Formats: sequence, structure tokens, C-alpha cells
Amino acid sequence: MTSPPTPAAEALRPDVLRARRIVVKVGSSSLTTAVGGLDSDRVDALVDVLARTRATGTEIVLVSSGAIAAGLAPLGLAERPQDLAGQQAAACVGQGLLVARYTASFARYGLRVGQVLLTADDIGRRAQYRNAYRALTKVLSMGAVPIVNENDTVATSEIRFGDNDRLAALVSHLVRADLLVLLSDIDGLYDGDPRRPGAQRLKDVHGQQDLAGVELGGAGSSGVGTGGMKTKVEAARIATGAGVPVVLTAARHAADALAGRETGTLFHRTGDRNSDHLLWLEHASSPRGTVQLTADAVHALVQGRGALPATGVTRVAGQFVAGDPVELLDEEGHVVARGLASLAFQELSLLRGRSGREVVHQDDLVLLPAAARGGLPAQLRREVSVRVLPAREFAARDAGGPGLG
Ligand SMILES: Nc1ncnc2c1ncn2[C@@H]1O[C@H](COP(=O)(O)OP(=O)(O)O)[C@@H](O)[C@H]1O
Ligand SMILES: N[C@@H](CCC(=O)OP(=O)(O)O)C(=O)O
Repeated sequence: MTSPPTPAAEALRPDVLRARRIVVKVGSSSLTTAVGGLDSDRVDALVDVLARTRATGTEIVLVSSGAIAAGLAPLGLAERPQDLAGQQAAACVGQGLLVARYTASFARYGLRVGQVLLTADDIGRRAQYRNAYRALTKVLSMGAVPIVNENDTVATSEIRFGDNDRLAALVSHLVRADLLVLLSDIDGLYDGDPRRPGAQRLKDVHGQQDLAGVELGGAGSSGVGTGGMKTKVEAARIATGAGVPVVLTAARHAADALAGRETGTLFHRTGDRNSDHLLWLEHASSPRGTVQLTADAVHALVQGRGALPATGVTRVAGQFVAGDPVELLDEEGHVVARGLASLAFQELSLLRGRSGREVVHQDDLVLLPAAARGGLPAQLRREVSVRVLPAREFAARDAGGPGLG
């Protein structure tokens, strides 16, 4: 008689098991409903999982949506306001309720929480970015759980991240997380509308090539979610490009996801942590001006031929000082790169077209993905998409604090 086959040991995800610092983002649709507001049971269920993970010594940064949705019912609103002021008012009421609920819920495990409200401006400048890094890591080192949200009550359209998926990706980069977990009302990325019969869940995404043909739709039917799958996939692109793998799954599978079980979709890392400061420049910095270049200068830039001299500049706009991020434009006005200006606006305006002075150092420059630059000749676009620029430490300039990378 033969004995029954032993079930194979379940393969756990090494990226998750190794993670000592995890950013977990939870969407409004997993915590609230448009009619009922905040759902305490769902908050408690999430906190149970996070507290258990925290008890193993893994640090958790929670990026929680839900402020606007939590404020709807208490203000007698039946749906999310369309206007900015209405959203600000709802968030103003809802954020307090949200954090009060988290505070009570984490307290059941003897854990303290700290509220961190950010606008894009808070991390768009390098000094603020480093300040946010210091504050968050200090909270973590003191054993508390930072709960991050966009500062919706004061955020205007100009300084808005717009969605918390992107915010979570930037925070995972900011705190140098080992893993980003995106929790939603859907258990992963599907190749098309998940309500469509036959839609298939992708278990692994190794890069943009795996997303060919995948249809990314807007928010689901919860009535409180906002970005849908587009913002989650974009967040995964930012995080994985910075060396942070991403698990996307449903909030009800959070325990499995954090235990490393094969739930949802795993976006594998595509980039390297060493390029952190360039990632800040590309994704988090707020450009203070634009510098338009000749075709020859763009060509040299793309090929990485040394410094960018002022002779290659045709136009300058904005108000920037040396060290500020600026956008570099081609002749048609398409953005080809971001860099840190070596010269102030006034100086560059005088020197443009006639001086060999350096405008942006080659190591302070990041070429933007080909998709953002329809205007470049096809051959150049190919060169740009495969080229990785060398990273230079900012240690000298930022003496006294952690660098960005
Ligand atoms: N390709 C896709 N795969 C999975 N979900 C998708 C896809 N396209 C659109 N969606 C929708 O995205 C929704 C999740 O986004 P959203 O409503 O913004 O939630 P959250 O509040 O968690 O951010 C899902 O409910 C789903 O209906
Ligand atoms: N900052 C907003 C959430 C914005 C957002 O991205 O929402 P979601 O799509 O539910 O993650 C809030 O707290 O209501």
C-alpha cells in the first residue's frame, strides 16, 4: 500500500519574509462606506493584523485613506463632494475620527500611533524631504506607528499628491522601506475589469512588459475609492523602481500578505536603491522652473556627454536658485529631464546661449521615461529608456544629515 503524497510546503515570498520595515497603504473602500462612514470593525480587523506584525519586530508605517469618506456621514453628506472646499471640510471632520479610531484600536495592543499629514510641498524640497525622513524614523524608533495621510484640509490642487497610492510609494521610498503593501477592496491586479467573467489575476509583475494588454480601470463601485487601478500600478512602478517590492491585495487578505503567502499580485523590484536621490528628483521634487535646450544640447544630454553648458540653453523660466530642481525641455517644449540647477535663474538668464558655465551637473540629472517625451526622435527615445545615469552622493552638499540616497 502506498502512502498518500505529502502536500508540498507552501512557498512563501522571500521579499516579504525579509522585510523589517513595511509601508502598508489602505484605501477608503476598505475602511468606510459612503452611507455609514467609518466602519470600526474593519479598522479593528486591519489593526489586529498590523499589531501582530509589529509584535514580530517589523516596523510598520500605515498610509491610511478614508478621511474624506469618514467625514461624509457625520456631516450629513450622501456622497463625496465634487468641489475642493467640500472635500477639505469632509476631511477636516473625518481625519480626526479616523485617527481617534486608530488610536483606540492600536491601544488594545499597547501601541501608540502618531498622525503625519503631508502635502506634496512637504517633500518636494530636499530639506523638507530629509526633515520628514528624520521625523518618521524617530517615531518608528520610539516604537509608535506613524499613520500618514495627505493633508487634505489645506492641500490645494497645486500642492496635492492627488491619491494615496502615489503618496504611499513616495513614503516607502522616503523611509527606505523593504516592502510596500497596497490594500484595497480587490484581491490584486486583473488583466481587465475584475467584474468581467474570465478576468484573470496577475500573480507576478516583473516590469512594464508584463502589463502589456492589461486594462486599468478607475475606482470600483464602493463610491469612496478614488484612483482605481491606474494609480496603484503607477505607485507600484515608482516603488519597484526604487527597489521596493509591492504586494497588492484585498484588505481582508492582509494577514496572508504580511505572512508572505501568495495572495494578490507581487510587483517585483525593477530598480536599485542606490539611485534614491535620482528617484526623489524624478518623482517627489517640485520643479521651480524650466530650462529649454537646443537640439544638440538635448542630444548630448541623452548620450551623457559631460556637463550641460549654458551655450545649449535657449530659454529660462521660473524663479529658482542654485540647487533647486528644474525641468529641462527640448525645442518643442517636451520635458526630457529633471535636474538640480547649478546656477540661479537670473544668472542663467544672462549667460544662456553664450557661456560654457555648467547649467546642471550630469550626476544631478534624471532623464524622464520615454513615454513622457513624445517629441524626441525614436532613436533618442530608445537610448534614453535603457540608460542609467551614475549616482553621486549628496553628502558634501547635505553635510549634517542623511542624504536622499
Ligand atoms: N485591472 C484591474 N484590476 C483590478 N481592479 C481594477 C482593475 N481596473 C479597475 N479596477 C478597480 O479598482 C478598484 C480599486 O480602486 P479604488 O476604488 O480606488 O480603491 P481604494 O479605495 O482601495 O484605493 C477595484 O474595486 C476595481 O473595481
Ligand atoms: N486623502 C484622501 C484619500 C485619497 C485616496 O487616494 O483615496 P483611496 O483611493 O481610497 O486610497 C482621504 O483620506 O480621504
